Amino acid sequence: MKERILPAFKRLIEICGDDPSREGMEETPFRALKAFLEYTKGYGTDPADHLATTFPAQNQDLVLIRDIEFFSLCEHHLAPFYGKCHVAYIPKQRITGLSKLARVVEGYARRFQVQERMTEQIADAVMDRLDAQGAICVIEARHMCMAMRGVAKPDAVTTTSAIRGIYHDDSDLRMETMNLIKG
Ligand SMILES: Nc1nc2c(ncn2[C@@H]2O[C@H](COP(=O)(O)OP(=O)(O)OP(=O)(O)O)[C@@H](O)[C@H]2O)c(=O)[nH]1
Ligand SMILES: [Zn+2]
Repeated sequence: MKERILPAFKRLIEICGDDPSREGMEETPFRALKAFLEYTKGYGTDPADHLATTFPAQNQDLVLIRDIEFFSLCEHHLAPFYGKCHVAYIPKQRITGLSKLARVVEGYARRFQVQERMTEQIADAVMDRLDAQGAICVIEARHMCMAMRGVAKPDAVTTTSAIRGIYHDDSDLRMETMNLIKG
């Protein structure tokens, strides 16, 4: 793979107008490859598997973890989008370790993504793997493809939400959770 990819990065540098063999850039194709593999290290695993570790739920009250920071790459431009993810669920019989929710976010973020799909994947993983009564995922993100290029709107923030289970029917619970997410 390395033999095939490194010339591609060299060619990219040339196309952009620089010399990949000049001092300072000789190792850049290799570094860039390593960096891309790190940005996308969510491939090759099922992020939902982090939710295999569970504990008995003592009650069926809300669990919310806010402000899980993430970095992802948009699948259209391979440009970063980044922000905060909030994950809430109402358990049925099992809860999971809090860090596992952040690991799920990390696993879905470190791929080529669209924000909407990432939001849905996280809500579905929590809902299905924990057999939760309800789950909400909200993501607030800035897209560099909208900031550094194209329409050039660096302050634009995109919010997406995915709502599952009892949150569809119980508007009070949904409102309470959304208010807590807003802080
Ligand atoms: N819905 C959605 N769109 C995204 C996301 N990330 C990037 N995009 C958009 O993907 C679209 C791709 O549109 P195209 O017209 O094919 O590409 P483009 O010519 O580079 O578009 P511009 O960004 O408008 O210059 C753009 O409107 C991006 O803003 C995302 O996570 N969700
Ligand atoms: Zn993009």
